[in-house]
Amino acid sequence: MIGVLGAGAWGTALAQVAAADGREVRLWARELEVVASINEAHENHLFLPGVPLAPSIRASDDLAWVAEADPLLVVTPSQHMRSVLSGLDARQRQLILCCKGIEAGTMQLMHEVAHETCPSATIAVLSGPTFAHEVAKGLPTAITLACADAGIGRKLAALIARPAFRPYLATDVVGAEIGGAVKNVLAIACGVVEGRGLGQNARASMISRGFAEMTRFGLARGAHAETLAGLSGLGDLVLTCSSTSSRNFSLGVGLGQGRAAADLLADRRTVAEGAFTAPVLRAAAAAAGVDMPIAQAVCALLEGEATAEQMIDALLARPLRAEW
Ligand SMILES: NC(=O)c1ccc[n+]([C@@H]2O[C@H](COP(=O)([O-])OP(=O)(O)OC[C@H]3O[C@@H](n4cnc5c(N)ncnc54)[C@H](O)[C@@H]3O)[C@@H](O)[C@H]2O)c1
Ligand SMILES: O=P(O)(O)OC[C@H](O)CO
Repeated sequence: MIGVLGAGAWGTALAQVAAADGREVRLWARELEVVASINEAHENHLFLPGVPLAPSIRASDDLAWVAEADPLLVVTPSQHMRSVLSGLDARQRQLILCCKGIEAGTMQLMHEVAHETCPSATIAVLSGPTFAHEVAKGLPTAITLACADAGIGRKLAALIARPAFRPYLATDVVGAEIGGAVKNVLAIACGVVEGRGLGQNARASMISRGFAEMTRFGLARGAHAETLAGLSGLGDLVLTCSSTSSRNFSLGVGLGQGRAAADLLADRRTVAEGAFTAPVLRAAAAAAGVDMPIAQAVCALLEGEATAEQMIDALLARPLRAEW
């Protein structure tokens, strides 16, 4: 039996993947309306409308009941993962972390937060170019499954692999997490390019120079270059920087059109992780002595320290330098 903690779009899509072979899946939802919607209508009206869900997915707001399952896919927003995992009992279990971010305050990656809250758990990370609505419809998707213990990684990959859902193995947990967290911030920058109508050349440049930043930061934190160039890094960067299906890219489009971050973020029920990661990333990059001008510029824009026009002008005015 597989458990899923978090019934947003991605948790629901992953529950659907896990249930594709008729397996029982327990899904923890925070909202009672989501529990009712999934159990009664076999649909998540709030976070993944229009996708019929397998009847073997059963939802509950009872964390302990869902946590009887093993492994547990952890699919909360990054900033709430600690509080949700803190509610688990101390038994030994396998956690597959699926959220993409860095914790504010501690500057910890998700596996570091999970190690603190669930010291006896085995930890893996699942991350890659995966829009939830496509995965839920069964469209072909490849993803990185990273686990420091390659043997456990292989077993988990076999458990969640489906004909159209293909995990690739890695042991570099840090690299898989940094790719997923940093790409969200860079997607906001690409959205700004779109929102200001700056063209495809500018967007491709933003992706390439953003990837250089992701690589510099990742290497400084111990990630492997190959992981950053893989599905969870470059792959997800390209996806998220190219489509209004991305919440982060769409947030950037709004910012590029001159709207204020506070207005764009107010009252939204879905999560644009890049808005929370940007300030932590700026601080973490400074602490690691890594130059991340695009991430810094996104942060300045979100915090109202610069307009979108000033952000782009400042990036274009940087001194000429070697590409690598
Ligand atoms: N949506 C995608 O396509 C996708 C794909 C891959 C990874 N992710 C990642 O998955 C994670 C979850 O995103 P999502 O898209 O499933 O969510 P979502 O935006 O669809 O829904 C928001 C989620 O946040 C939860 N939430 C709100 N306040 C909370 C709190 N105080 N404590 C715990 N949970 C709270 C809600 O219950 C809901 O599950 C994020 O880190 C995201 O980056 C999303
Ligand atoms: O909608 P976004 O920007 O959170 O992106 C969703 C996924 O992370 C894409 O892989």
